[in-house]
Amino acid sequence: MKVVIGSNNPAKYNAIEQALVGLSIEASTVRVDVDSGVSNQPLSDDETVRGALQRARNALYECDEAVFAIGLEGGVVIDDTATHNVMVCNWGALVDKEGNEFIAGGARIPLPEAFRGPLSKGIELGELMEEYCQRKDIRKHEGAVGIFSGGAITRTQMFEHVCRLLVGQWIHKNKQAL
Ligand SMILES: O=P(O)(O)OP(=O)(O)OP(=O)(O)OC[C@H]1O[C@@H](n2cnc3c(O)ncnc32)[C@H](O)[C@@H]1O
Ligand SMILES: [Mg+2]
Repeated sequence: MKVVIGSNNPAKYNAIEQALVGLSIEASTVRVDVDSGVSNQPLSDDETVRGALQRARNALYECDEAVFAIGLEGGVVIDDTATHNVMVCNWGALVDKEGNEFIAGGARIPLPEAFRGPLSKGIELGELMEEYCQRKDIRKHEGAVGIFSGGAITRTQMFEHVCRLLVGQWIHKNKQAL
């Protein structure tokens, strides 16, 4: 079967491909760069979920033969009332050709307090991570999760977990239909 992935970021498509292998789903994947329909840097759980869903819907639209599409989106949550008020958040969505939609959330981890000002002014986390690490393309490799967990959980591993939750829900739904 065919599965379409709504990103060309290796940290995302590797996660999806590894989750499919891990769940023994034989699928060929297609990667498409699609619009998330939200800002480049989502600033709430809700905006991040909407970005993931929109990526999945747009990706499915791009590929007629696909059984389902997966969209993954990274965001930031800034909550001035919370004890730890700057967090990276991660969401995924799976949309199938029958029109079923599933979402799943990933791990979150606090970001440095110093990131709050620039994020609130519209600077993207990807850019702040490059500056923090003095290295390009953190978002395509270990990600903020990987950096601030000392490499214990990479962005790919975190998104793989999200994808297992998405595909698992799709399997559960299809079993019920049998
Ligand atoms: O090519 P796409 O699929 O868009 O991948 P992306 O890395 O830009 O990922 P998102 O659009 O989902 O993330 C929104 C923004 O948050 C940043 N971001 C989110 N999670 C991150 C992480 O773990 N490490 C670094 N940047 C991250 C990312 O660079 C973007 O600026
Ligand atoms: Mg992006």
